[in-house]
Amino acid sequence: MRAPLLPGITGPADVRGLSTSDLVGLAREIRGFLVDKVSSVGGHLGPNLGAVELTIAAHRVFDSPRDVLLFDTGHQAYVHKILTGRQREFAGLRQAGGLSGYPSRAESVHDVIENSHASAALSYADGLAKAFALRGEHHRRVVALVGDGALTGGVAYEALNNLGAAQHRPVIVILNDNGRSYSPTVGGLAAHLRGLGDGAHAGNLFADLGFAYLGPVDGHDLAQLDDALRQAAALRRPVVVHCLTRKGKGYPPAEQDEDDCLHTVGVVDPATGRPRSAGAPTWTSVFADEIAAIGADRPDVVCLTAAMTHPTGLGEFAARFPHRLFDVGIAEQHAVTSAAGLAVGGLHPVVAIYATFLNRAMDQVLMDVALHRLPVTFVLDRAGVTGPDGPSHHGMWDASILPVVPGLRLAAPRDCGQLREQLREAVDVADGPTAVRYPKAAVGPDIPAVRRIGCCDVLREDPAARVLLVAVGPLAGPCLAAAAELAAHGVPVTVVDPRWIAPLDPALVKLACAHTLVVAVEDTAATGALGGRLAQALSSAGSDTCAVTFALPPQFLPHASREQILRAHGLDAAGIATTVLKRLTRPEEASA
Ligand SMILES: Cc1ncc(C[n+]2csc(CCOP(=O)(O)OP(=O)(O)O)c2C)c(N)n1
Ligand SMILES: CC(=O)[C@@H](O)[C@H](O)COP(=O)(O)O
Ligand SMILES: [Mg+2]
Repeated sequence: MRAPLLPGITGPADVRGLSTSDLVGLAREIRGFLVDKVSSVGGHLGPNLGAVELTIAAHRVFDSPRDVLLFDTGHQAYVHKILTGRQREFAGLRQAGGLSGYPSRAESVHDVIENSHASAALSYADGLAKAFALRGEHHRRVVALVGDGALTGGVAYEALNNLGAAQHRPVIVILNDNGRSYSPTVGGLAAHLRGLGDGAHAGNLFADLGFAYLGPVDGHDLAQLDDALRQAAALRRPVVVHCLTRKGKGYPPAEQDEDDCLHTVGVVDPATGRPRSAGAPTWTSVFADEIAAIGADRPDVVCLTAAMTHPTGLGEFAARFPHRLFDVGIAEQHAVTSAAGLAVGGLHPVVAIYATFLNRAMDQVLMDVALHRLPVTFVLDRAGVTGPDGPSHHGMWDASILPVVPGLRLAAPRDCGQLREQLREAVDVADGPTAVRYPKAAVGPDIPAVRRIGCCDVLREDPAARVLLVAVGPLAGPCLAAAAELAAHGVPVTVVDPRWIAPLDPALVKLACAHTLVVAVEDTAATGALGGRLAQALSSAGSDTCAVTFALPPQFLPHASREQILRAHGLDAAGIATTVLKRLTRPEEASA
């Protein structure tokens, strides 16, 4: 029985000295390591199992960090981390203070792209190749590992257009073609790749754009990969190495998972790949149920997804109304403007998308939808602090950006009962865009309203209160708990849920004027949040009420659990109560 090789791998050089048979053994050990570690802490399992040999071969042929290895999206960079000296840190994967789930420049000189938004690696490659050329660093090579899903994103084509024309600037594209994003990759590109994979195509998109094309290569055959990558390196021109891989390779629970090949897992039983505990209902599952019901009531409602049908909760809608669900690939910009087309055509499109990924399509929201006052509804899952996926996944920008879009109405439900209600209100709006945002969190109890004024729900009312807490979205619960704590300390507080957070509801401004201190508590970046807009409205109304935003700092927040991050920024009951007390210079100011 041969001694394990993995413990001896402390850097890429250790991989270069191994024989092919040793490498096969190393690949097997890495797969065992991935299943063991990721099943115990959660993370991206299927994608990394599929990228084992690709990553080993890339580190054998190229000399990182002299040569730059770029991982598009970065969710498949665990093997890269294992080979670059970080095996021991996987116990803390995606946890506070632990290893990031994506490349991280703070972790290693071998890491370059930290952004987990897909389809960007080729543009980085274009820029890096130009920089190396201008700096005379002709010995440095640029290698980009790109998935077939990432290649359905528009910015990738912008990069291909530039890279293919630069025959003197060699960039090596390792195309990791496993035929899937989460679900099977869609569109003409997928068909083209399959044709190339079967050798059935006369045409070749990459060759026509100016690339040398090598492939298809068995992406799990180390000898084939070694040979193809060395050929690619020797060509000294842009080249695509088309590698056919299997997502979840070597781990039957992933290989056989029909949903998404265990793309992302929580804590699971390594023997089966199944969750250790039954998941609690989530906001996504409530949306899934309600949008399917809306689909039955409203034949004009259609849904769009950017390669994330199930993660965004459109699975039931897709099953019931297959001709009204459009998966456009990882192509958010196209999704938004295609939705605009659907609206011009007389339908009411619902674009279900993670909040952070809508950032990519802001111009389309502004100019293709809002300028035309089109009835498109954006459903923003993973809004606010998400947690383990780190800074490029926190949905903390939409509530600061969308309020600047003329005519767009933005809702932030406090609980799932309100999610259902506000979603229906949104799809009933026919004269402009709407958006509904909610977190990656388990469902809590519905919070009853004392009364409704305008669009707002008063959740707790004290006639003596001079302090008004404006509880935005799911922070209503912590705000009510904080109000109870403050009342116990002799500070009466009224709590109101604005429900629709943009544009500002006049009833909220009027209620705020009746208080001396207004604190808006928000799960978003403070810049551009509701509190600031409310302060502006109060000032314009000549009110001397003090309105402040209590939200997240406009910073890139590292990964941790959602609860840990919210607590760290004082956005839990204790933190909110403390903030109010600090703002009250004199407690007697707190009551009339
Ligand atoms: C702009 C953007 N949209 C959506 C996602 C969510 N997402 C993460 S990985 C993934 C699928 C990537 O597919 P592919 O590039 O083929 O890589 P694979 O997982 O198959 O290795 C998606 C849609 C993202 N990271 N970025
Ligand atoms: C890499 C990527 O963008 C997705 O895989 C993301 O990690 C999924 O996030 P959730 O686990 O919140 O669905
Ligand atoms: Mg893929």
